[in-house]
Amino acid sequence: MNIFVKFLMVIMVLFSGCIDTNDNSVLEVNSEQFSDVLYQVSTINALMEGLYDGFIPVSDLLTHGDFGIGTFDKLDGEMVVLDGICYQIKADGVAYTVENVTTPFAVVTWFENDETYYLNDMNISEFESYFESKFPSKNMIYAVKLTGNFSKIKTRSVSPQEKTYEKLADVVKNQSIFEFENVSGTCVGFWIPDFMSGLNVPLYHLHFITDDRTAGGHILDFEINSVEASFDITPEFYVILPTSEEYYGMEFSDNLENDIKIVEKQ
Ligand SMILES: CC(=O)[C@@H](C)O
Repeated sequence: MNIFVKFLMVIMVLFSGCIDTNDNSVLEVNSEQFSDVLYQVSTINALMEGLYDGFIPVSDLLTHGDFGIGTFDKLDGEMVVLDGICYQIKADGVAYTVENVTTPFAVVTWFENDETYYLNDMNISEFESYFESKFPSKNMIYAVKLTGNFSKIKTRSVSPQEKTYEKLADVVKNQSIFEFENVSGTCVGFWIPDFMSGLNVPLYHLHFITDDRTAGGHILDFEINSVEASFDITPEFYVILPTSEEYYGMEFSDNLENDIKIVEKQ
């Protein structure tokens, strides 16, 4: 083997030795930093207008996250996804585990604690402003989880609707209300920046399920006794829009932002 070839081989060995092709620390940091995707089915404005026909199976939804909220085909109850299990809290107030149903609107992610706070003796308004003050930015999406004991929680659920569907602001006028006292469980949901209004519910949108996974609903009010509150910074957003004729032809109303406030807190 001539001297030149040997020289090239030595150079190649030396050069390859200083690049650790297994060094994927940069990729790890990037993938770790941006592994959080908010996966969303449809939009809140479409739901507000009465687009209640499910089109994504819950079994598919659960491949995109282990944590989240939503509703079900025909608006049949409130959804909580926690630890990879989907619960349907129906208008009878009972939580059922489900997979072989579809959803018209849902929001899930793989929940990873970024920051955790231990909170005592707070009402919902005090919690909302305190927790917002801990967010690194108001321009970001956060998954929000509260686990612990609540002196009071007020939730709602809704009954399955028949066509011609009423708008959500009208449906909730007949919602079922559930009042819990001294209850332990988990609040599951999100904090969405204002500029995403229309796509999703701006600011907080939280659902609840009891520790024994038998009851819960869409949170209207609560008083914290003692909880562990965590948020997950979620910088990526993926939405799958309906392809139905109803959605294609939908003309969205102008006053939906006000209606969303009514629906979320009524
Ligand atoms: C998706 C929701 O939270 C409504 C149905 O309460």
